[in-house]
Amino acid sequence: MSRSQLIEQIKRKKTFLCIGLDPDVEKIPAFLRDHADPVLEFNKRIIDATKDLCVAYKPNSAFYESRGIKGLQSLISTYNYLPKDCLSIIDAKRGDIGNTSDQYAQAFFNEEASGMGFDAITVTPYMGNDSVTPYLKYEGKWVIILALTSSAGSKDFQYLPTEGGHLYEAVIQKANTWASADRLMYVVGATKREEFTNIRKFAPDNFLLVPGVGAQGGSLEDVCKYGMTKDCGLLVNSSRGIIYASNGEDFAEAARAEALKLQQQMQAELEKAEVI
Ligand SMILES: O=c1ccn([C@@H]2O[C@H](COP(=O)(O)O)[C@@H](O)[C@H]2O)c(=O)[nH]1
Repeated sequence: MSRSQLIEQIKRKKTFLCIGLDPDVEKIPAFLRDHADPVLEFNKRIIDATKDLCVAYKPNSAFYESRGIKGLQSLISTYNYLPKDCLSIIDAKRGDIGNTSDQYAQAFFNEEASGMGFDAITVTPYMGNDSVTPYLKYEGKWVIILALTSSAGSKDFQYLPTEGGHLYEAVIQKANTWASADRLMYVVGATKREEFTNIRKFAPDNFLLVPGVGAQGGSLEDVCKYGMTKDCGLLVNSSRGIIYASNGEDFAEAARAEALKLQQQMQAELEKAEVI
């Protein structure tokens, strides 16, 4: 999905919600456990209940890889079930030397080879240019670079002082030389609200993937106040706050209700900023 198509979907659906598909088998409702693939069944019902309220889905690969071959099958089947009008993001946070990154890129972008052709992947910038460019060889695919994460541990490295700033700012400045805002997004945690104005100085046009609202306590209002652009420029993710809204038979309706609350707040923010 291109940048203009993404913006079109945001305006059409009046939302910039990304739903995180992080299915922990210990937490999914017990009544689904008789299905051949309970995780897939869980994801399908969440997707069916929310697809008009979001513009992106983000399976986190850890929740699938942890289950070995069965998890990989759930991930491929979930990928195949994702609606075509939503951006598909694999949250894999990969980063390695060039020839290894080539293999990761093939795993998540080359549908013919692996069964998965996600639109976007999260990548760690720590190993630099040659670890990121293999993903950019895939025309039309997005690379989402970890810039300032929502985690408390972001202080350990991301705020280290550099000449004239902090490491996370240097990451954005350097990565901007690798690709344009049509191909590059940055992860910025919703818990870092005081940094959004500053980040917009370095990344005025890039979409920001923003995890950390809901379960991690970040404020959607603040993210919009300091981070929204004329094209919206935000994909705000919620995972546990939506998918585990209930663990009963009504889990999909409860997920829809939580997603609807966020969509309505997002619509108000889009109107306030005159994006729509
Ligand atoms: O800085 C980051 C980067 C990625 N994540 C991921 O986003 C979701 C958040 O889940 P919630 O349940 O809404 O807290 C999850 O997949 C994380 O691995 C992040 O939280 N922070």
